[in-house]
Amino acid sequence: MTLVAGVDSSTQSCKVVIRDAKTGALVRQGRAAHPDGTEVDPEAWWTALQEAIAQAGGLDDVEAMGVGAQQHGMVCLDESGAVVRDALLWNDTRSARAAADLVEELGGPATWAEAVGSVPVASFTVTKLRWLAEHEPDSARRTARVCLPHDWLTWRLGGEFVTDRGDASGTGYWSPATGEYRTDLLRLAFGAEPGLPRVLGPHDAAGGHGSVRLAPGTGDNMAAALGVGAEPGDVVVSIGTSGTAFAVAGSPSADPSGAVAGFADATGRFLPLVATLNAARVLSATAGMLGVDLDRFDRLALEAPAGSGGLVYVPYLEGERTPNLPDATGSLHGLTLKTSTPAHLARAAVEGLLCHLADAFDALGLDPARVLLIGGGARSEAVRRIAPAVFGRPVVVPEPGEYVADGAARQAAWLLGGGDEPPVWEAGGTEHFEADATPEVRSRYAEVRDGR
Ligand SMILES: Nc1ncnc2c1ncn2[C@@H]1O[C@H](COP(=O)(O)OP(=O)(O)O)[C@@H](O)[C@H]1O
Ligand SMILES: O=C(CO)[C@@H](O)[C@H](O)COP(=O)(O)O
Repeated sequence: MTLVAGVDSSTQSCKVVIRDAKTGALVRQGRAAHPDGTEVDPEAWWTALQEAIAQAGGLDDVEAMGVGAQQHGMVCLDESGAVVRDALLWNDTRSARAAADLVEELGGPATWAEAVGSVPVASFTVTKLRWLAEHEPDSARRTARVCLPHDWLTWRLGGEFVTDRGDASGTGYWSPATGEYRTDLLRLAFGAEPGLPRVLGPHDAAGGHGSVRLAPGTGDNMAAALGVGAEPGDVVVSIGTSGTAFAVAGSPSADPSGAVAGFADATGRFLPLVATLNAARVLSATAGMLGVDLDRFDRLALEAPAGSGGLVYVPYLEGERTPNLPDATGSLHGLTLKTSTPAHLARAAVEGLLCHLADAFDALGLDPARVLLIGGGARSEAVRRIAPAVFGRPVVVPEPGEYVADGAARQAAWLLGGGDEPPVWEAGGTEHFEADATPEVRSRYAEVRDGR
């Protein structure tokens, strides 16, 4: 059996899967936690990767590996390759002012969307570089090269300074439409042009780690699309640390409203995507407030009536990115003696999160044949059962798994097998959830969200 490994170096943890390159069957897996926070020493990702690989039984019998990782994070390296400062992650909002300035300086949102497919908000690397130039000029001066989390891990593993189309499309200085860097935008933001990783094609080799051949890797959402086998006609809603709604597309997109990021995918196509800062942690934070575990939280949420008796939870706990409200906070509206129960609060949190994700889904402007629900939050029974009511359409939940790591493993199998398309792997089981639509839950949420 030929084995391939896939990595998901995400916000909260690192996961490694080892799969049969031919069938995709899972052979073994491991995971390790990442530190909390929105700035992280990349060395912590390296340590977690080693731990997750060891837990997955090592790489001695593995032929190829791909690395998927959280998008956008700014990793600055000096002349010697040492990290200049902690990486600023996608969910760090300190560069919100820089984002607004850059949008104005280039001539407005439509100009950015036209240039790089997306209108930069604080998540995008280009805005973090502007922040660095303005606030930490010494670090900026020492920055000889800049890359993303998956690029950095691939470089540490194999020594090649490379990236892929998918992750490059989240920088704000690479155009999915032309497949070229926009170093003029890098210079606009940073006042200099640090070295950038070479952009590989979807199944190009990225060097090797000992005898393990390295695939190009990609951003976690692009890897998830590959891992779950998303096809045109599907919308994937992922409830991880971030919430995302995305679709595979045959042509690049450019949304001047900024809601839809016009990313590239990991197969040579495109991945229009709406991302939120708040997702699965809304559930764990509320469970924490209630002093219950996630299972008990689910049961509580399912005890309360649809609409939570009028209690509305706007889940902007970390500020928000879509809508672009970096300084927003969460709120609860509609507390009465009747709604002041753990069950009402739990249900309101689930409904608030799902309304928020339904807004993201709507922004894509698609009427898909299938809506696939993935990510850690999709393990919640309450989320699975309430999602079709709030979305107003059935949802398909693939069996719980590590779809980002799976996509990275499938990319590694593609590297070994070659060809124009990734290998076809046996699909796992799915569960289908249907429910009567509850449009009144969305309209009440919209009233509170908009302060009406
Ligand atoms: N049964 C569950 N109910 C609610 N949330 C869950 C459940 N299982 C896992 N999670 C949450 O999912 C998140 C991790 O999801 P994951 O997709 O792995 O995120 P990431 O890729 O961003 O690290 C954590 O916040 C965790 O609390
Ligand atoms: O910023 C985005 C997408 O644009 C996020 O989706 C990050 O890629 C983080 O992903 P998770 O750690 O939540 O999986």
